[in-house]
Amino acid sequence: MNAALSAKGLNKYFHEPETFQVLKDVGFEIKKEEFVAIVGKSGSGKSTLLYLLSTMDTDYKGSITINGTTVTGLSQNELSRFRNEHIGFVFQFHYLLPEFSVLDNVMLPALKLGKKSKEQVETNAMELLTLLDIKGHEMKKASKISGGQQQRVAIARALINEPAIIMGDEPTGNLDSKNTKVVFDIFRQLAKERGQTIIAVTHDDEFAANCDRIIEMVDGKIMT
Ligand SMILES: Nc1ncnc2c1ncn2[C@@H]1O[C@H](COP(=O)(O)OP(=O)(O)OP(=O)(O)O)[C@@H](O)[C@H]1O
Repeated sequence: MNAALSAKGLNKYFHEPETFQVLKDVGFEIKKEEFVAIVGKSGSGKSTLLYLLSTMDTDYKGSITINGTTVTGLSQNELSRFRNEHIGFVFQFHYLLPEFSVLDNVMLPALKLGKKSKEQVETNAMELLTLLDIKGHEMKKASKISGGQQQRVAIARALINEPAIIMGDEPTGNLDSKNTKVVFDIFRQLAKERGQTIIAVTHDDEFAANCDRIIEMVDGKIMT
């Protein structure tokens, strides 16, 4: 089994203000360690697709298998645990807890999962902060570091449970070109050295062009 993620026959409708089909028979496979960009015009369905793939939206037809587990049909509790263990999220706006320290923000998902001792989690968090070049800022409040640093903290937080897949919705959308390159290089390194699979929705053509593969959406369909 080589696929990190497999989507089959995904169809999704929105019913407000009137019924329309936002995803039309979307299917593809993403291999382990692949770094994939999802691109397409505004309104083509990229974020909707990512919500399905990330198991946050369960209202669709079709099936999604991640790391050998078919997540379609799992209960909300099962999905919540699955997400915490297998998927790391990086968004355009990082959603760090501003009043908490950088270190606490990174440690939280692992403490929630409860698989490792607090000491072990702290050691792992510090390793990630070192990898992402934020060491020295760990005791600062998350609101007191720069935007590029905050995005790197968000990546550290996404990595703390060693997810097999990292999903990003415009992960560099809020960054200047220098920090975009930093984040891109981190993703590239994670795929190559840690065997993690990266799926990122992006409007950044250069970012997409440097990924292993581009999945293009047009009007709710995948272009092949
Ligand atoms: N909750 C919702 N209810 C109804 N329609 C929605 C809802 N969410 C999104 N849509 C519509 O579905 C279509 C696809 O939206 P989506 O956010 O997936 O596009 P996108 O490709 O990510 O766009 P962008 O690049 O602008 O973020 C759009 O026409 C949007 O207006």
